[in-house]
Amino acid sequence: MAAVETRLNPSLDQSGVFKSARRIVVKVGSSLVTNEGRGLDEEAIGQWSEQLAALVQQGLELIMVSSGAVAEGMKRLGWSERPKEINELQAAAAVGQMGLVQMYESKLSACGVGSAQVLLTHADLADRERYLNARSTLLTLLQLGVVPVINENDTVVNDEIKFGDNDTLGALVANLVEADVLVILTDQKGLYTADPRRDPSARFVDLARAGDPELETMAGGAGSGIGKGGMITKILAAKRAAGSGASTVIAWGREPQVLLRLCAGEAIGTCLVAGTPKNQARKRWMADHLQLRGSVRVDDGAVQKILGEGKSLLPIGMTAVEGEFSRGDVIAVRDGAGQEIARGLANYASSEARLLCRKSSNDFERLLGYVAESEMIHRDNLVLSRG
Ligand SMILES: Nc1ncnc2c1ncn2[C@@H]1O[C@H](COP(=O)(O)OP(=O)(O)O)[C@@H](O)[C@H]1O
Ligand SMILES: N[C@@H](CCC(=O)OP(=O)(O)O)C(=O)O
Repeated sequence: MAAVETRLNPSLDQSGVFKSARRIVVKVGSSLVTNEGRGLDEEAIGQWSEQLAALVQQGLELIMVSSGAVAEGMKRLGWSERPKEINELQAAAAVGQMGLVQMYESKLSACGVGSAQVLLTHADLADRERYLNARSTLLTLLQLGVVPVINENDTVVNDEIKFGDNDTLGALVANLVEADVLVILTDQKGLYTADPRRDPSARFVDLARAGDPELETMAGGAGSGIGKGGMITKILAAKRAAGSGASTVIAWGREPQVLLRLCAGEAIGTCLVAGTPKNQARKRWMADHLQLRGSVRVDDGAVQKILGEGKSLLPIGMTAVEGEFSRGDVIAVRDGAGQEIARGLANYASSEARLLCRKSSNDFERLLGYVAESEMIHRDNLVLSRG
């Protein structure tokens, strides 16, 4: 089988995945979090929290994407069967989410690490402005050493616009913050060549390339009746995460010290390696998927900062603004001769950018009435057009 044989490919190596990983998204599924629907698994949440805290204290940035709100809400409401009505599912999620975040908060704070609840919808990530807002909130939390605990905002979404499963949400969060690795903790040791609940002869796959189409033929739906996605959504999540250069590891959530051991480079679970490195993935995304909405002209000092020193573009270096664009649009950065030197995501709309040309960040509040960011384009969102 190709997926197993890929281990023979010397370019695939699980130890390399965590070697330089700094920003990690961990996703845990409903069946693990709620002990197959029996109620929040305090011990397991405590153990993951201890590991998250230890990793934050080592200087890594960790984001938890946790399911379990519906399952916990059902338990709290005394419902033994998952309701079919969306409004009842939403009510259960709202009830369960309280217990879920309360438990993460108390476990993480007992380890000396802060936590924050972030609830996201598909619409939040599809809208450029909300996408940037979610991104900058999450990055700020990470800078503060706080662990964001994310779930879907089930109250405000219906079936058509739901992520539906948190594997997809985990991958989109990995894309959003450009994580190095997505770790998906589940109730199996990883991916098998077929659903091990149904096929006892299924073989374990330890290493493959994310996006290999053969993986999709191996993965089935959820086996527990508690989780929603099953293995197929994990395989598709790995493919999506690889789009921004993140590799994915699917591992058993009850494996002792699973997060610490993974981060120490131990080969646990199924590792799905991203084919494209992070910075190249971002470059390709900007080049392929987005239409230029406008541009800003910059002075020689700004050209030197951007090209020579790898810095962000600050409004003080901008001399003119061309075209009409909104916050979150991709714009070009041009030197005095009109040559494109870079492109990136604008933090300010064109009308605001015109007011900010040649201004220092001290003036932004007076000019705009608020301050979003001190950069026009942050260096993380900036791709050089040459080289
Ligand atoms: N090829 C496969 N390898 C491993 N598990 C699989 C496979 N195909 C389907 N599954 C099922 O996927 C389940 C995990 O998905 P799910 O129940 O959604 O968990 P979670 O709540 O962790 O997201 C497993 O328990 C297993 O029965
Ligand atoms: N937002 C939902 C998660 C959806 C879901 O079941 O996801 P998963 O268990 O990860 O397949 C909840 O918290 O119940």
